[in-house]
Amino acid sequence: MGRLGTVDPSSYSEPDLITTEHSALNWTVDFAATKLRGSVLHRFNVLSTNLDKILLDVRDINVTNATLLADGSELPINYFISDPVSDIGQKLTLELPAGTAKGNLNVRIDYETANNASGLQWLTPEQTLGKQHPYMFSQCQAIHARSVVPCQDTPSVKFTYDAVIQHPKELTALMSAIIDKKQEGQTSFKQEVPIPAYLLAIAIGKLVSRPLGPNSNVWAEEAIVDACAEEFSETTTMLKTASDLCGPYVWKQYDLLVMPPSFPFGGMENPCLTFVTPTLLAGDKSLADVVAHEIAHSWTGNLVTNKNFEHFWLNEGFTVFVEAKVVGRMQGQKELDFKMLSNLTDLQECLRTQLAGTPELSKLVVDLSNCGPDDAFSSVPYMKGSTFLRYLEDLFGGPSVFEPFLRDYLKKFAYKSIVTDDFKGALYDYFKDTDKKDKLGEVDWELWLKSEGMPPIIPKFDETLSNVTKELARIWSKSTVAELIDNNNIKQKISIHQLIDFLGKLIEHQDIVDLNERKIELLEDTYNLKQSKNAEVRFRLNRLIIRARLIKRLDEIIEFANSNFRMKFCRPIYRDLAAWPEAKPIAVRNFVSVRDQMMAVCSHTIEKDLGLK
Ligand SMILES: CC/C=C\C/C=C\C[C@@H](O)/C=C/C=C/C=C\[C@@H](O)CCCC(=O)O
Ligand SMILES: [Zn+2]
Repeated sequence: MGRLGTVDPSSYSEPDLITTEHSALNWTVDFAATKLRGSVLHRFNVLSTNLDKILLDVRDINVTNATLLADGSELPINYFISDPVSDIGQKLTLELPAGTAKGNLNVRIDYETANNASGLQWLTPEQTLGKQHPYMFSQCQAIHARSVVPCQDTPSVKFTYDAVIQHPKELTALMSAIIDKKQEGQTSFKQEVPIPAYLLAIAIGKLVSRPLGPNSNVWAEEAIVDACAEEFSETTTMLKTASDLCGPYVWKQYDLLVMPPSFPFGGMENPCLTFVTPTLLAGDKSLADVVAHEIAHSWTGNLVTNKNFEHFWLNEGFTVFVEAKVVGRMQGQKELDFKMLSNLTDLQECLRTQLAGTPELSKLVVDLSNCGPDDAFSSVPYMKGSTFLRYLEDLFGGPSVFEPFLRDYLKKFAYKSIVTDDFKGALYDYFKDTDKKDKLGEVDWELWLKSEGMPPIIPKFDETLSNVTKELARIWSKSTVAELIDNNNIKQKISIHQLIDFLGKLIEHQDIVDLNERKIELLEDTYNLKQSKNAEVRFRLNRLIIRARLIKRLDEIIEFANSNFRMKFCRPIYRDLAAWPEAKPIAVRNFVSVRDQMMAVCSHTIEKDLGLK
C-alpha cells in the first residue's frame, strides 16, 4: 500500500496544509437500515496559500453532497472518492475554488454510512441482555472513524466536536462527550477538549446508570448495572490517584459504559465515557485494573497523543506505566512489580505465537508503510513500552525523580500529538542540566526502539509474588499426576492474580509432563477452576485444555469463544484450535456461523488466525 500521507502512513489527509478545528455532527440513527445518515460540518484551518483541494479519509461512505459555507451563502463543491486500499479505506477529494485563502473554512458533507461500516456494530434486540431493543456502538481506534464520518482520520489532528443525534425515543444515546441537551428522541453533545478522530465514540441502547462518584456513573443494560456498580466501585479512588500522579483531570466527567460481549477490546479510553468489556465482571473486582488503565489514558494518549500509530507505544507504554503506578499506590509496590512481571509473561507468549511470522512488529516503533494498524496491534507497545519507561525510571533515580519528569512531560505536550523523538527531546531537556545528565548517554535508543523481541534489559523487579507462580508453573509442568498429589506445595493459598499468572506461565512451558485429562482435572480441583467466572482464568484454562487435546471438552471451548468476542481471548483460542487438526474444521465452522456478530476488526483478524485469508 505504501505510505498514504507524509505525516501519517495510514491517512490520506494533509495536516501540514489544512487541519480540522471543530466538527459539528448531525446524525439520524437508522436501526432498520443499520446506517447513520446526516452530515458533518467541518471548520478547517487552512494553513497553506492557494490550497486547491482537501483530502479526507473515508471507508465505505456514501457522500451525497459537499458544500462550502461562506458569508451566509452555500456553494456546492465537486468531490470524488478514489484510491481504495483494502482494509484501510479510500481518499475523499473536495475541490476548492481558486484563491481559497488561509484561515477558517467551513465545509458541510452530507452522507450516510455503509450498513457494514467497520467502526460500527449493530445488534438486534435478541443480541442484547434485555432482548427488547436494538443496540449500536462504535470502536474507532485505530482508523475506523473514517467509516463513521469523512474526516482527517489521523491522530496528528485534534478537533473539538458537537453532535445532535436523532434516535428512537426509548433508547439512551451516549458519546465521548458531555451531554448538552436531552429531548424525546434527540440528544446533543459537546466535546470542548480537542480530540483525535479515533476518540470519537457513540453508543445507543436501552441503558441505565448508577452513580460511582460526584462526576462518575456506570452505564449498562438494566440486568447487569448493579453488578457493574459493585465491580467498578474503586473508580473514583483510581481517578484521584491518577490525577495526583499526572495532573488535573480536564475531561469533567468520567463515566463507564459496560458494553455488550461483542466489544472487541478490554476497554477503550473514549473521553468522558470509557467503554469496557463485560468480561471484567469477575464478581470480586480482580479485573478492574483495566479501568485504571483507561483512566490513565485521560493523560497518556488522550491529552498527549501519538502523532501516528507507528508511535503507538507513546500511548500504550505510558498508559501501562501509569496504570501500574495507580495499582501500586492502591495495593503496594509488590503488586506493582508483580503486574509488570506478569505483563512480560504475556509479552513472551505474544512473541512466540502472534508475532512469530512478523518479528519486525515486535519493535517499539514500527513501520506501518505496508501494514494496517489493526494488523500491527499486539502487546508489544504496551509491555515493551512500559518496561522501557521503568528502565528509564530506575536509571534516573526512581519514582521520586521520574514522576516529576512524567508530570512535566504531560504538561509540556498536553493537547499535542507527538512522535518518539519529542519524548526523547523532553527527557534530554529535563535532565541535561541536572546531576543526572550523564545517565542520558547510557540509554541505547536504537536498541530499545528498533530491536526485535523481548525488552533488551529487564529492570530489577520485586519478585516475591512472581517467584511463587514461577515455582508452581515449574512443579506443574515437570511433575506427573501422582507426584503432584503428593506435593504439598501446590496446596498453598495464592491470590487470584497469582492464579492467572501461574496459568499463563504454565502455558509458556513447552514440555508439560502428562498433560492429560487427569492433570487438567487435578488443576481444576486444586484451584477451584470449575466454579471460576473469571474470564482471564477461563481463557488460560481453555488453552491448557486445548494443549491437552481433550476433544470431549471442545464444546465448552467453543462456548467460551462464543461468549465474548474480546480479541485478547478469542484470537489465541482460534489460533490454538487452528493448530489442532481434529478441532480446526469445527472451529472454522463455528467462526463462520458467528462472524456476523463480530466487529469487522475481530472477524478480519480471526480470519487470518485461522488461515482463511
Ligand atoms: C504497533 C501497533 C500499531 C498500531 C495499533 C493501533 C491500534 C490498533 C487497533 O486495533 C486498536 C486498538 C484498540 C485498543 C483498545 C484498547 C486496548 O487497550 C485493549 C487491550 C486488549 C484487551 O485488554 O482486550
Ligand atoms: Zn490502552
